[in-house]
Amino acid sequence: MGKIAFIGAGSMAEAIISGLITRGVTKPEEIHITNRSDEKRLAYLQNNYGVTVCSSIETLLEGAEIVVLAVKPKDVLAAVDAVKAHVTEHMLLISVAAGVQILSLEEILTKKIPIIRAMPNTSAAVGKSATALAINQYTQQDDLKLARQLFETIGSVAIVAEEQLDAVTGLSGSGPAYIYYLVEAMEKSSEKIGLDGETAKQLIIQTLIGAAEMLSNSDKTPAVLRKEVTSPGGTTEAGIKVLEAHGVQEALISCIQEAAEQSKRMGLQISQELTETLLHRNA
Ligand SMILES: NC(=O)C1=CN([C@@H]2O[C@H](COP(=O)(O)OP(=O)(O)OC[C@H]3O[C@@H](n4cnc5c(N)ncnc54)[C@H](O)[C@@H]3O)[C@@H](O)[C@H]2O)C=CC1
Ligand SMILES: O=C(O)[C@@H]1CCC=N1
Repeated sequence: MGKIAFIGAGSMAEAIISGLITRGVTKPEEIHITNRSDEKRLAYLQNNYGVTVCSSIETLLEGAEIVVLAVKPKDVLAAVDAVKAHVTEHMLLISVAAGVQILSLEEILTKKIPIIRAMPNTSAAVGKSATALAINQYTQQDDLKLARQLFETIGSVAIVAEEQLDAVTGLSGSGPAYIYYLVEAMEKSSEKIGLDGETAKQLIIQTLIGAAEMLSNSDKTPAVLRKEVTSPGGTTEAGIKVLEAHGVQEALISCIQEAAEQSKRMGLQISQELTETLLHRNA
């Protein structure tokens, strides 16, 4: 893989970089990166991963095959505005910004270039991201192949219609956080039931890995797998009754729906802000 330029150097950029370098897909120095102003953060990434830190947009983008936009949605307009003069049709722009529509990116860029919206998750750092990709009208098969290759080195890839990306964001983009939330609860409970932290941590992690592998390797549904753990009149049944009394499954469904809605709201807000900014510029 050729030169990859990252605009934004936060959690998601680091997770992707870490995954790419661990898997040896690209030489660390081929990864070029910049952020808004945090030099300490850039120095940390340079020291830990050997990536090339760029202080000028020209150096960042010159000869880049892929440009990854990894800034917060609210910063997309400023970030793309700052680089657009140096973006060419030979580059593939991949945006991981939640909610930000391809149309918004096209309107800021005013160039007919391939754009792929990606929704990975932070498990990219260990090569286990669940990523969904949506393409724009200028994306060729080779561009999609390149993006697929990039994200397959850090996990699995699904190709979806752009409209589905809000749902993907609520489900798997934010998904790791729901699992970590569950683990926080398991850790808190282990104190209450008298297990030491280290032992509990080991048991919890192995339980999660085992359950994930069962889901992945078995033909059984989650409901059947759950039933197999639940002996009549036993411990699991007693525990699940408490979850049901608290409406935990409904709460999780609402949580994912709300996250997907938030992705939609963020996208709409950015597209409205963009329309206003462009109207002002052209006035
Ligand atoms: N953190 C996550 O789990 C996931 C995040 N995303 C998306 O990835 C994007 C980045 O998220 P995080 O890495 O969590 O955010 P973050 O806040 O950790 O990092 C954002 C980075 O962008 C930089 N930045 C801001 N304005 C800039 C500009 N004008 N030019 C250059 N750099 C600029 C900041 O300095 C910072 O390095 C967001 O749009 C988010 O929706 C997508 C999937 C998962
Ligand atoms: O919380 C967020 O907005 C980002 C998008 C998906 C995961 N983190």
